[in-house]
Amino acid sequence: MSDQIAKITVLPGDYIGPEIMKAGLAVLKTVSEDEFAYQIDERPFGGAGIDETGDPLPEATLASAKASDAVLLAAIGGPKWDRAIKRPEKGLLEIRQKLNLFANIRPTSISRAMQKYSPIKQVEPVDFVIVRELTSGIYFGQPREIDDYRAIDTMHYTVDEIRRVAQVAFEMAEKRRQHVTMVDKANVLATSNLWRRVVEDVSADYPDVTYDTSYVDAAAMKIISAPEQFDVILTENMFGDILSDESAEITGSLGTIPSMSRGTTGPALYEPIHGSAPDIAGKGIANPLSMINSVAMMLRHSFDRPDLADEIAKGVDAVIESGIVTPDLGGQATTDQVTSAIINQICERRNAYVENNVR
Ligand SMILES: NC(=O)C1=CN([C@@H]2O[C@H](COP(=O)(O)OP(=O)(O)OC[C@H]3O[C@@H](n4cnc5c(N)ncnc54)[C@H](O)[C@@H]3O)[C@@H](O)[C@H]2O)C=CC1
Ligand SMILES: CC(C)CC(=O)C(=O)O
Ligand SMILES: [Mg+2]
Repeated sequence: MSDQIAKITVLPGDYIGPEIMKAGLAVLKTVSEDEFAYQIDERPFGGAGIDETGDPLPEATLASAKASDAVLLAAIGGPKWDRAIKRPEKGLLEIRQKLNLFANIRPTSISRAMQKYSPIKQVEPVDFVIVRELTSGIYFGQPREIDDYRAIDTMHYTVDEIRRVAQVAFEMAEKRRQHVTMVDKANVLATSNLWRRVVEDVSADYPDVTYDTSYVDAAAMKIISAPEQFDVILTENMFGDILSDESAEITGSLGTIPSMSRGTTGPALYEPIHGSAPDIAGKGIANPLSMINSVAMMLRHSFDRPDLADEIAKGVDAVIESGIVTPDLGGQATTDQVTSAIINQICERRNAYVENNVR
C-alpha cells in the first residue's frame, strides 16, 4: 500500500452491478469503522463507461485502477450495449490485460451454512478453487475474423503465459490440500498439449504437491458427481470461465461466489464471478453475497486484514443460516434486507466482543 489510506477503485458497472456494489460498500464501511482507513474512487466502466465517454474502459478509469491498491468491480454488460461497436465485455478483457491480471482465483466451497441450499448430495466436504488463466487464450487470440460465410477465433498460448499461472496454482495448493488437477482437452488441442508439457515441468518444483490431469468434459461431470476430489483446478481461460459457473451452482447459487484476479505486482481486482443479471435488475432481489464476499476477499488478500474478512464471513454465515436469503437461494428477502441483516450481525458480534472484554 502506497500510504496508510488504502486506495480502492470502485467500478459498479451495469444492471445489477450498482445494486450489489452498494451492498458491498455498506459492509466494507461497517467492518472498517475505527479499523481500516480507505478512500474510494468510483469510476464508470462497461456499459456505464460507454454511456459516459463512448468507451467501456475510459482512460481515467484505467488510470484510477492503475494508481489504486485494489479494484472492486461488480458486473458489466447487458442487452442495452449488445450492438455497440465496442461492447462492455471488451472493456473487461482490456482491464484484465492492462493490469496484467493473469491469474483468476475462483473458490468453490460449500460451507455448513450453505449445505441446505446445494442441489447436490454431499457426503464429504466440498472445498476447491479454480485457478483460471485470464489474459490469454481464445478470448484474446489473433486472428479473429468474421465475414458473411465464416468466423475465426484463435486459441493461442505461450510457455511463459502457462508457466506463471501454473506457479500460482501450485503455490496455492502448497497451502491447501497439496493437489493440483490440470483441466484441458489434450486429446484434441495443440494448446492443451503445450499446457501439459509446461505444467508437468512446473510440478517438479513442488514435490509436496500431487498432480493429475482431466479432460474438460470429464471434469465437468466430476464437478457434479465427485467435487470433493478436487483441491486446485488449473485451467485455461475459456474452460475456467465455464467450469466456474458450473462449480458456483453446486454451492446453491451463482450469486454467492467472489473472485480475485491478480498479476505479479500491482493492484488485484475483486469481482463476483457472475454477470450483470439483466433479467433481475431493478427488482431489488439480486443476491449481494458475491459482492460482499468479494469485499472480504479483498481485505484478506490485498490489505492483510483476515480479521475483518473473518468478521464478514461470520456475518454472512449467520444470515444464511437464519434463512434470510434472496430468491435465487429459494428465499424471499431483498438485496437490502440481506445486506442489513449481515451488517446487524457484524455490529452485534462487535458489541458482544466489547462487552465481554470490558467486564
Ligand atoms: N464479470 C462480468 O462483469 C461478467 C459480465 N457478463 C455479462 O453479463 C451480462 C448478462 O449475462 P448472463 O449470461 O445473463 O449471465 P449472468 O451471470 O449475468 O446471469 C446468469 C443467471 O444468474 C442469475 N444471477 C447472476 N448473478 C446473480 C445474483 N447476484 N443474484 C441472483 N441471481 C443472479 C441471473 O439472474 C441469470 O438468471 C452479459 O452481457 C454478459 O456478457 C457475464 C459474465 C461476467
Ligand atoms: C464476460 C466475459 C468476458 C467474462 C466472463 O464471463 C467471466 O469472466 O466470467
Ligand atoms: Mg463467466
